Amino acid sequence: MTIAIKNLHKKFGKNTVLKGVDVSVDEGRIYAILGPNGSGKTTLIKSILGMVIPDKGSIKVLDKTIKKDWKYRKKIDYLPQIANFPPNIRVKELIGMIKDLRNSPSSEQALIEQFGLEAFMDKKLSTLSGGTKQKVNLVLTFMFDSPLIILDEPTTGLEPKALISLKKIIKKEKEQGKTILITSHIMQFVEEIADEILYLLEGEIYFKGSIDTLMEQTRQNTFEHAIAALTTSDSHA
Ligand SMILES: Nc1ncnc2c1ncn2[C@@H]1O[C@H](COP(=O)(O)OP(=O)(O)OP(=O)(O)O)[C@@H](O)[C@H]1O
Repeated sequence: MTIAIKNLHKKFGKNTVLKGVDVSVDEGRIYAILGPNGSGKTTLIKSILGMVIPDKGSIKVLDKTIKKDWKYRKKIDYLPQIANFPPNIRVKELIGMIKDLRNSPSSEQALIEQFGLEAFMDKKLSTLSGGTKQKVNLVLTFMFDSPLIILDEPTTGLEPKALISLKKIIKKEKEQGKTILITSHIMQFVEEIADEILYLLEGEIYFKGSIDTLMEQTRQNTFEHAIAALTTSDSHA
């Protein structure tokens, strides 16, 4: 098991976000973490990354309890929802800086070409469009070779060609045995890429299973409607 989460609780002030999340994630599969806005998807991801400290519960990543050992973080490639880098830095400097910080083997050239970023390497980040910044962030995420990849809204701002490249890259990583967690509000993307859905609602995992199972259980014709039905149905799937 790549990730095992037991009875995870997290509150921000009076706002209880996670109320006993129990979930496990197996190696070599693609999981989509879904749920309404504010349901705690990013909070769950950040708890796995050690960026949010839970109030209660346990998290194991690659068979180790993360509380005792921060070194596990090096085994995760993470694409944040909003990346904040210094605006004056140039793309190639940023890539170099992240390589130095991680101090792990990396291969960025093929990714730079795949996303058509060659002409932007000497540009300052502040001059890039939103979509181009996202492509740079994707290069920073995929240039390392970690067993676990976590992508928070990876499709944000991407044009169709880049979206196709992203899907290809994710599928290739899966073929290499990587475990991938993704949050996305784009159901067509999720339907194409995910092996399994983890649906967060009211602080718990309300549904875990394949897209086919979800469609059967909700008796809906499309995946988008099945997801929407989960939020409004009153019986636990
Ligand atoms: N650092 C924080 N301090 C206070 N409240 C927070 C913090 N981080 C998250 N929250 C709150 O926790 C709740 C869950 O937020 P989270 O970002 O995890 O949701 P999400 O499911 O990822 O949402 P979205 O789909 O909108 O991206 C929200 O009500 C949010 O306001």
